Amino acid sequence: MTTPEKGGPDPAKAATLAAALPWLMKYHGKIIVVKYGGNAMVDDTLKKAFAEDVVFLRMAGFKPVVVHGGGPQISQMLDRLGIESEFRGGLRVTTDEAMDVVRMVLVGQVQRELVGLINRHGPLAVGLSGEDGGLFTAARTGLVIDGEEVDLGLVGEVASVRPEAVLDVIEAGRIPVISSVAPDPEGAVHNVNADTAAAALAVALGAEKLLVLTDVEGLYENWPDSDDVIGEISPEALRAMLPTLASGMVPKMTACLAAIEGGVPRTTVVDGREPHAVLLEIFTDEGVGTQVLPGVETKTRKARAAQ
Ligand SMILES: Nc1ncnc2c1ncn2[C@@H]1O[C@H](COP(=O)(O)OP(=O)(O)O)[C@@H](O)[C@H]1O
Ligand SMILES: CC(=O)N[C@@H](CCC(=O)OP(=O)(O)O)C(=O)O
Repeated sequence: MTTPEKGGPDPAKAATLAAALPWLMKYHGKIIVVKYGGNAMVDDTLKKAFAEDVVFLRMAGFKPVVVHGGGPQISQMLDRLGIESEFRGGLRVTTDEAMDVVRMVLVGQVQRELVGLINRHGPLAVGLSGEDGGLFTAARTGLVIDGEEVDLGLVGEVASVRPEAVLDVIEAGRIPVISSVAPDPEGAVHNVNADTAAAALAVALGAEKLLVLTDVEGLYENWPDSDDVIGEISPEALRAMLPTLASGMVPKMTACLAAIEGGVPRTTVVDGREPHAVLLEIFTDEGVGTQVLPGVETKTRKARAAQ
């Protein structure tokens, strides 16, 4: 009998491929929105693996849509220009001057790079922003912290989505790559958190899944203690937990909740520092990251392992 060591067929590889069949059937022809976060996209090897995963999904017959962040890249450019970055409730206070930089970095730099990485595999990716084809309309975010209204400047929520431009790209067999800047009804361009934009788009597209890549294992139960990560949580339990969350996790988990409440059946936050995190999440049965799922009891990874 031939063995893998001798260069013959490898039964383990065949088993891995065969195990993917239920997922191939489940997501065939379905839209999967993948949010690629700025902190998980600072490493070249990870970026290449991410592009491969997205192309893999497309070639497997799924309809991937990428919404990208770029917080660290924006901060770096603002820093170079001597403009200070300030965050409140996980959102960047965005002056008119900073908005020009946000738009330039997201659309002109981060989006272009992702489009280029995907298109190394074929003419697949098409970049869009919330400004293209009237995709998003922004409404200025009104943030209240400790009972006080905070002025975030040109920061927006997604007030409405016209998904036609994205659907056109999908129908052409291509992969939309979307930047989260959007005009308000008067045309003033706003900075929209990319998690917020991804959730609004997933809802409008009727996506089967929202997958959010970040730079931690998932939602930690007792942050800043990173001892145990929540494996699954219901929308109700997540809503109760929101006031205890800090920094970037506030918009992220608020977005996951909005996606689920808007009818997206599955929303998962996964560790984008893991190469091929997208494939691992989609083609495995249990336990990468934090899943928000209606009807589940909150379980941390350790509690699940102890069962
Ligand atoms: N409960 C929590 N679990 C995990 N991370 C948390 C939690 N609370 C706050 N954080 C912080 O949120 C960060 C993720 O948000 P952010 O930096 O905006 O990610 P991204 O760039 O992927 O959008 C983590 O790196 C961590 O510092
Ligand atoms: C309003 C707001 O905070 N916008 C974000 C937009 C980019 C983003 O969301 O990037 P990540 O996904 O990498 O965090 C920002 O300016 O950083």
